[in-house]
Amino acid sequence: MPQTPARPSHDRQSAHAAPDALEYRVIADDDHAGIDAVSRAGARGFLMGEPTDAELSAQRAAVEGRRHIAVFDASLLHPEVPVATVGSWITEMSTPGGSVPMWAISAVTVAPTHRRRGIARSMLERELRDASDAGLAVAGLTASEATIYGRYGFGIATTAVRFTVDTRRAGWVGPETDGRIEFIDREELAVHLGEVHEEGRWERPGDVRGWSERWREFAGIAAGEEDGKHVRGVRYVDAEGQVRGAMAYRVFEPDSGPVRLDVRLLAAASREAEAALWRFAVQYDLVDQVTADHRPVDDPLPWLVLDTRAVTAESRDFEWLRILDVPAALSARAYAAPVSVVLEVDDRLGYGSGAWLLQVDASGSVSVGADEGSGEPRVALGIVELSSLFLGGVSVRALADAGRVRGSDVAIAALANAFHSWRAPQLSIGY
Ligand SMILES: CC(=O)SCCNC(=O)CCNC(=O)[C@H](O)C(C)(C)COP(=O)(O)OP(=O)(O)OC[C@H]1O[C@@H](n2cnc3c(N)ncnc32)[C@H](O)[C@@H]1OP(=O)(O)O
Repeated sequence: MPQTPARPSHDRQSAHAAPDALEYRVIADDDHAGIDAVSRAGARGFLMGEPTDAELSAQRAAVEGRRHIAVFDASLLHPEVPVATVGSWITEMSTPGGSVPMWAISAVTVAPTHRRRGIARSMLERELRDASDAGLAVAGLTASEATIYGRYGFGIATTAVRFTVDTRRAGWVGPETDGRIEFIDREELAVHLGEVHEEGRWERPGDVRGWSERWREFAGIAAGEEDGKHVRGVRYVDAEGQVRGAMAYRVFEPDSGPVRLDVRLLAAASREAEAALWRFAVQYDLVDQVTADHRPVDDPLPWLVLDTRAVTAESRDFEWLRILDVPAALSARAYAAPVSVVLEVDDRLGYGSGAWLLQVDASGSVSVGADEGSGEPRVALGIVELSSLFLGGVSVRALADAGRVRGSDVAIAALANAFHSWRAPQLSIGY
């Protein structure tokens, strides 16, 4: 039997009102009820349950200093609950040989009742406009789906590798280290993860500053962490007594099947610390399998063990970047080789469009500006592709073979040599 509609038809029509009938509001930092409403809408958007008071309070602390935009629909039964959210803040991201201020975008949600009517587009285009007006050269995000953000000019800039190690066959050929590993409690773990991350993140392009609540989540002591007591933590102290590494992990012992140790976060500020923590994990008694996610593509792990086939790796896009100011972004990194090339950039939203002369001399000095008929070799590409290449982890050659970067072989090779980063980019924490 057909169901009687729960609401009159004019309500259904109003649910399809145009985006400009909605109210876009910046929620002030001290508007606790507003921030909580954003958190509630965010939790709903990301398929989570209704947050508890403790979780809301922790979330307020976590997002302090960020900008929140919420979209309201006055025609609803609960007009105080946003139908869409987006958060943003300025952070600093490491680049090959440098760093760049970045407009980080997060918590993009649109209620299922209001999807596919252009709300996300209007929020994202506003974020990019505001970032550009604020003088930011790059915006970044981590994406829930890989098909959403290319249309706004974002390209994949870091790849996250998920390792699974069969510990029974792995063995060890890595270095002996002269520091020590010791257990720490979870409060100490949160502090050490933050400190070691901050020290170590400059080693690789792509990483960003963390925040206290993020470390507490990894350490299992964030509000709402039901299984937090199972999280364990260790730190690596080097021969000089300096803490150079910290690792949060959890062991699962199912009724049947392999006993598994999941590395929640391995933070290291030296290669000895990294190797020692890997060894600790893969040689853990009674554990059959170790997993670790968000590792870089050049992680030493497969080379630390005797049997490389004990390690399987799956990779996935992680950090997406969007260059807004081509000269400022390209000047904020070092290059691996001299190059003189004109980048003809196509940007549908206009920010990066133009012909840009990039010159890097033998001393590494960089100059980027509008090309004024230099006659240097030309390479044509979209802003998505340039943003993907920015951190030096995506192959220029692969993009050229895919028809997404166009130019002579000589120009492509010169660009590839210059852009390559000797450490693969890594974003170790989602944001
Ligand atoms: C950085 C982050 O926060 S990532 C998290 C993103 N959020 C989520 O995944 C939570 C669940 N999903 C949602 O909340 C929403 O579906 C969103 C935010 C992904 C999209 O919101 P909507 O308001 O429906 O998007 P909107 O109507 O503005 O669509 C804009 C464009 O994106 C496309 N699009 C929207 N959602 C998706 C999707 N999930 N996959 C692919 N394309 C999409 C639309 O087709 C449209 O394309 P077009 O303009 O080129 O024709």
